[in-house]
Amino acid sequence: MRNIRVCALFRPLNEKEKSDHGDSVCITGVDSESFIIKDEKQEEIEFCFDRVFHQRSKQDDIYEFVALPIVRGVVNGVNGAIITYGQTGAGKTYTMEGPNLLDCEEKEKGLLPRVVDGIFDIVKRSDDMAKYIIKLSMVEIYMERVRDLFDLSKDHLQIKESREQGIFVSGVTECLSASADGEPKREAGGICLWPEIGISILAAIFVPGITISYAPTLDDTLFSIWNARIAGKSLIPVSDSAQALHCLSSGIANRAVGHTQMNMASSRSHCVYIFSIQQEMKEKRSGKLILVDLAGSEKADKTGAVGRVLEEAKTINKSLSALGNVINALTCASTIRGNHIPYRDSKLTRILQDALGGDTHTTLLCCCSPSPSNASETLSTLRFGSRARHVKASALENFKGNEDTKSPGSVALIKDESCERILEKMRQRMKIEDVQLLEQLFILEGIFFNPNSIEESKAAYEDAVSSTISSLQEAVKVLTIKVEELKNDKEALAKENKALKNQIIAAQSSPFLSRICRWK
Ligand SMILES: Nc1ncnc2c1ncn2[C@@H]1O[C@H](COP(=O)(O)OP(=O)(O)OP(=O)(O)O)[C@@H](O)[C@H]1O
Repeated sequence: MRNIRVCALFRPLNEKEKSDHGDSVCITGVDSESFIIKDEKQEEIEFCFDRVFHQRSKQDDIYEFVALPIVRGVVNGVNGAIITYGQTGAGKTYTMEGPNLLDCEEKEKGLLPRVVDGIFDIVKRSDDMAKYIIKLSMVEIYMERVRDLFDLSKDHLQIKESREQGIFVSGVTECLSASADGEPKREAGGICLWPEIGISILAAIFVPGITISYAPTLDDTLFSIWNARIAGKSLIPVSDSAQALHCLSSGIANRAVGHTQMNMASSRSHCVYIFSIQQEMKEKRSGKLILVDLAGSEKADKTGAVGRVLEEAKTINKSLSALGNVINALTCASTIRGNHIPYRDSKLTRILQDALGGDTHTTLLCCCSPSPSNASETLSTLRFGSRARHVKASALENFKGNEDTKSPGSVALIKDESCERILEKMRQRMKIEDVQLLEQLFILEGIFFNPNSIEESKAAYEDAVSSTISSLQEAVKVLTIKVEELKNDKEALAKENKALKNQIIAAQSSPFLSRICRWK
C-alpha cells in the first residue's frame, strides 16, 4: 500500500516573474493528475501525481482534497500529516496559513484555519457519547533547535519517542480543549460564568502565567491542569476554533522570518503544528495530525543571502537534503527490511519519522512557481515529490488500552482498515481458528504488523544499533584524521631534529668553532 499522497501546486506568477517573462509559464496541464514541464533546455518532462492544483485553484478545493480525508481520519484515530515542500517563495506558507490567519476573506483561508475549523466541527457534531480532548502545540526547527512557539523560553526542546505516543516533542506547551459532549459552552469575550470563574482562579493558582479561556467541567479542567503540572508541562485551555486560531496566530508571530530577494517574508525555519485528538468511548482512540510548513530550498545567488541569512539557508538546505536521504532510503527500505533509515540525521527528519515511515496518512504538497525563470527549482521539487510517491508504509488506527479491540488470541495488532473488513467478513463465515490463521498469514506477508512482535522490536533495535554505528564511524573518521595529523607532526619533528643534529655535527667539525670550544 502506498501511503504518501503527493500533489503539485502552482501558485500564480508574481510581479517579478511577470516583468521577466510576461505571462509565459513552463507548465502545461494534461489532466487533473498529470502535466508537462519544460526545463531550461526546453525539454518536456511529464509528471503524474495524485492531484495537480493549477494557478487558479481555490483554497477550499485544496483543503477538500488534501486535508479533509486526513482530518476525518484523525478524529477516528488514524494519524495524519500534511507537508508543504518547495523552493523559497513558492507559496508554502500561503497555502498553509492563507494571506492572514485571522483576517482574510473566507475563500482565501489556508489549510491551517480550515483544519482547525474542521476538527472542532467534526467533534461538535459527533456522537454525544463521545468524549474528545483536542490538544494543539506549535514548534519551529530553527538552526537545528526545536523552539516552542507558544513559549519562546523553551528554545531547545527534545524530540523523544515512546510506544504510546510515537515521536513527540517533550515538554512542549499545549493548547487544550476538553469537552464532555464536544459542544463548547461559552464564547470568548472575558465574561466568565461559574464554573469558569472558579476554574480560572484555581488554574491561575496552579499554573502561573497561563491564560485560561474555557474548559467545560471543573473535574476535566482540574484533572488536566493537575496532570500537566505533574508532567511539568504548560497548558492553555481553549474553547473553540476561534480561540485556537488566536493561539496559533500568536505562535506564528514568534516565527523566524527574514527578507530575501526571492521572498519579502521568507520563513527561516520549518514550522510544525501538532494536533492530538483523544476520544474516549468504548475504546480509547487517539489520532495525531501534524502540519508542516517547511522552509524553502534556496540558491544563495538567487536569494542574495549573506551573513546570518546565508547561515540559515545552509542549515535549511542541509536538513532538506537529510529529508531527501530519508525518502530515498524509504523507497529502498520497502523492499529490503532492516535497511537503515537515517531519521536521526536532522531534527526535521526525526520529527517527521512517523509521517514518513510510520503509521500515518501523509500528503506531500509540492509547491512550485510556474515561471520559466524557476524551471530548474520546480523540476527538482517535482522530482522530490515523485520519489516520495514510491514510499510505502502502513497507516493504521491507534487503538489503545482496550482488550476488546484486540484480535482473538493475539496481541494488539495494527491493521489496515480494509484488512479488518476482510477479517470481519471471514469471521461471519469461518471458524475462529481459520480467521486466526488468516491473521497470522497477513502478518507473515507484511500486510499488517504486530508492534509487540520480535520482528518489530528487532527493527527498532537495529535502528538504534545502526545509529550508534554511524556515530561511531563518524568518531573513527575524526580520530583517523587526528592520527594522520599527529603522524605528520611527528615526521616533521623528526626531520627538524635530524636537521638540528646535522647542524651540530657540522658546527663541531668546523675548525673555527672547534678552536672556540677547545679555548672555552
Ligand atoms: N496561491 C497564491 N495566491 C496569491 N499569492 C500567493 C499564492 N501563493 C503564494 N503567494 C504569494 O507569494 C509570496 C511567497 O509566498 P510564501 O511566503 O507562501 O512562500 P514560501 O514558499 O512559504 O517561501 P519561504 O520558503 O521563503 O518561506 C507571498 O507574497 C504570497 O502572498
